[in-house]
Amino acid sequence: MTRLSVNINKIATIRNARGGNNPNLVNVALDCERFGAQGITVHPRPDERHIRYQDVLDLTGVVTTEFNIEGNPNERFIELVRQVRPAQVTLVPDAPDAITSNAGWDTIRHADHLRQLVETFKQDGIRVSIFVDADERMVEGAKAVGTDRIELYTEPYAAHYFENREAAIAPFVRAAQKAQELGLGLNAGHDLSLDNLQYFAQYIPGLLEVSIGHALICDALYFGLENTIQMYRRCLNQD
Ligand SMILES: CC(=O)[C@@H](O)[C@H](O)COP(=O)(O)O
Ligand SMILES: NCC(=O)COP(=O)(O)O
Repeated sequence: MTRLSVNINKIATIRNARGGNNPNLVNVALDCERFGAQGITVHPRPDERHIRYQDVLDLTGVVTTEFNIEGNPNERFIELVRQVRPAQVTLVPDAPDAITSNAGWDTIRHADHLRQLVETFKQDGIRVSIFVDADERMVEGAKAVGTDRIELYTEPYAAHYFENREAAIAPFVRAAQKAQELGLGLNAGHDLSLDNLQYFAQYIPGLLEVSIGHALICDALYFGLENTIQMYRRCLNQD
């Protein structure tokens, strides 16, 4: 069964807009879990535009489902993750000024760096996931550096879903099959939504977790957070 990890970055965006503490991020994370989220994902970016490093510390020991911290592994990020020791860390190659994540790692070019990071986090007992494009060579490169899982960057799937969903999902099926062949755990995320999630979950083999934030929080403006989380859960459990 594919688990739903709710990314609460955009809750922090709303909170930061007024400089106060409304909505209270910790309370929303706990409510998301109560409403059916099977994980909480945060992505503290260097400019702290939404999730602040302090938020990550505040959520530690409070989140009772899987805590997944995503980000570019600069020194500050590494130190935070080693201090918090979440269930999972997802390594993302974002430039500091990127408006959002826009590519996976080149796991061949950055093999030495990634191998060192994987070793460090696994020594701390943290599961490691590496954010990659749906490219079998990058999946093989991720395996070579010793990661536990990969997370497929699904923006290209979402962008082409309405145009031709069979064609859009094809590279992701191949990448998922490669991950299975190599014994890698499989996560996915970015721009997954109520429109495209069910089809993705239906055809991607071995999908362990999806992390979803932007579309889910937008949907919650219309359907309510509890109802929305249930709607996303239903997209995942169609068997
Ligand atoms: C790695 C990934 O796809 C998500 O963490 C996404 O980058 C969300 O980041 P923003 O909420 O800053 O767009
Ligand atoms: N790893 C993907 C994630 O956490 C959320 O991405 P999005 O749903 O906000 O695009």
